[in-house]
Amino acid sequence: MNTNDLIKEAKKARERAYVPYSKFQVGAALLTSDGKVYHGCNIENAAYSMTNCAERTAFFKAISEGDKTFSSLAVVADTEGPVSPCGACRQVIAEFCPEDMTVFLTNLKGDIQEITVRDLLPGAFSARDLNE
Ligand SMILES: O=c1ccn([C@H]2C[C@H](O)[C@@H](CO)O2)c(=O)[nH]1
Ligand SMILES: [Zn+2]
Repeated sequence: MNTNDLIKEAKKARERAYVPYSKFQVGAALLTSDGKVYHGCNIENAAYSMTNCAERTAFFKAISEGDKTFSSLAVVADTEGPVSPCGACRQVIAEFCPEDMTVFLTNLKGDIQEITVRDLLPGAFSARDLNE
């Protein structure tokens, strides 16, 4: 699947956002190494802190279905510039993706920022930091 198609899938996912509180819809499309796409949207809650971001929704769906090898990720929101994933999502992306994997940060205007997982969260805490 090419980048434009993956971004289209992220836009489809965004339409399913459950955002009665922020009204800020976010969509994610996570491509596996064998070509499957997991969609994610943000899902809010009246207890605000229970909210799950679009990116983490996509990862948790994939991991829970047994997929754990990823080749790219696209994220989209109606932002001025390319959407900026929150810190929690950057940490989850760092956990499951190769450091040199590309993430496409986009918006509805068609801006596309290509960034590596490494550059999304420099100095990420990782399994290597655990003293085992
Ligand atoms: O990268 C991001 C940033 C924010 N949100 C969601 C969380 C919340 O529902 C809304 C406003 O923060 O946007 C995401 O899904 N992904
Ligand atoms: Zn997030």
